[in-house]
Amino acid sequence: MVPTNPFILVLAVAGVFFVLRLVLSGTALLFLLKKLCQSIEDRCHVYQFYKVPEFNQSYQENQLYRKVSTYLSSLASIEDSHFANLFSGKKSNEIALQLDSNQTVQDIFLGARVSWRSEEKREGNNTICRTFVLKIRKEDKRRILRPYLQHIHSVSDEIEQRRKEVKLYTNTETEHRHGRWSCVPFTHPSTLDTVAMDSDIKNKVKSDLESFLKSKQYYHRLGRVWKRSYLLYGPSGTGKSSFVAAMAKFLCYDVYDVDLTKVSDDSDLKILLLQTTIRSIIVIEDLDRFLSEKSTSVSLSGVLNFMDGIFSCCGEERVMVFTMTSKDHIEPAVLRPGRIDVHIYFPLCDFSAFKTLANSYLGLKDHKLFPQVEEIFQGGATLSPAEIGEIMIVNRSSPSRALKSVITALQTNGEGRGGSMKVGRRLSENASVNGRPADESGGVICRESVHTVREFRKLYGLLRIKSSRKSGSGPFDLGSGEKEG
Ligand SMILES: Nc1ncnc2c1ncn2[C@@H]1O[C@H](COP(=O)(O)OP(=O)(O)OP(=O)(O)O)[C@@H](O)[C@H]1O
Ligand SMILES: [Mg+2]
Repeated sequence: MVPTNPFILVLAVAGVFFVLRLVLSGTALLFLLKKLCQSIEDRCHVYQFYKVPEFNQSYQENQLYRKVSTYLSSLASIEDSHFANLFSGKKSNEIALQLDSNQTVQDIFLGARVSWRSEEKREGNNTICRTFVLKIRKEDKRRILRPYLQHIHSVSDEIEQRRKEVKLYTNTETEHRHGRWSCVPFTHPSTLDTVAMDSDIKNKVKSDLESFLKSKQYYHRLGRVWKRSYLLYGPSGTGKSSFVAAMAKFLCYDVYDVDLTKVSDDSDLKILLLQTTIRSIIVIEDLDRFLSEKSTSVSLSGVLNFMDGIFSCCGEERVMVFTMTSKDHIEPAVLRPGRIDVHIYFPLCDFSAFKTLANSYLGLKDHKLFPQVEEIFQGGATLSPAEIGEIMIVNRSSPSRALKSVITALQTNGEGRGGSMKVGRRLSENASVNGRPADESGGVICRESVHTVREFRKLYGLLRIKSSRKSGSGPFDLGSGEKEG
């Protein structure tokens, strides 16, 4: 009930303001109290100061300054400083916070409180010299200084690695400014989330990649080169190339897509590999197809040397990925542990992969036709995710029509299949060409609407191969229990 008497109304409003003021001043009061306690505590300790100037005497950039700046920008406490500058990062939604001059930011490391202050000084020749000053208690210095600086190094390296733009390198016959590699920004849209695959397998691969990233000391202690190799195998159109792209995104590693048909001989392959950089994924797609051809420019031993010996001379922190449609006719020597550490099988679609695709392509989590689709899958019919994806893309305006087309395709298709012709594309075919991203489907480009798999096959000339059940084998074999197509 609002009082009608104006006098009481004014009194009530004044009362509300007074209480508000009290609460706010209480917050301000609390803040001032906290600052006071901190400054009293500071007076009870002896401090040491370390300066990190932006440039050294010969005006070269001090790397540590950049790392400290990256590290401080990542601290949550930087948001508490009175003044911080906001910068937009490389990526559109990225905002970076940077300390303003003469501002301080607190940090805690191994239980010790340290603070950084940013200072700016105008030099004689009018250049501004920026410096970070680290304030650390004398009693903590011996215990934390070195590990703290190492911590700053590793955190800022991780941030910079995540920020960097992933590039795709493809090998050419002629020399380029990157030697025999030409590169484009890597804009393949796949991520680990967009590739429909068994979630346990995906999580196992994710944790395998994460532990690889953190295991430099471990590999060195074993006297092993810090590298990891993966074999992605399965029928055409099951997501192998998409998964390689997703791995590169996850690791923020550049991708070197080796086209063996453009390699003149074994030593040429070695030169190519020597020109790759650390923190990269080196991919050889369709290795089975290459090894099955008798007359190849690169010998089997050249490939084997590439798979293991080469790393000792071209550095480490690399991931090797090979893709194959099937590993049935591959020499065991090629697949032995140490050459291939992890085998990942990419099966044709089952009902759960179908639901993942229906969700990503059609935004469907459930539908009245799902039980019918599940029944058909249980009857043994299947298609590759590429084919199902294509049918869904061309019918995306009507989810029911899309599902009916998938059902028709599965019924028409009947027993299992394995595409003989490539449905998918090489990574480099998916990348942006002259900066223009390839079509978002990445696989096959379909302009006309395709309603049944028969038209689809006619359109792409896909031949049907009966899927044969093969159990996978390998040291760390993911998903090999599946029907191999
Ligand atoms: N498991 C999957 N999840 C999501 N999309 C997929 C999957 N498999 C294939 N696709 C889609 O099908 C297209 C072709 O996939 P991709 O090129 O990765 O197949 P591939 O296994 O490399 O085929 P190929 O063996 O013929 O090279 C891609 O555009 C991708 O979007
Ligand atoms: Mg492929």
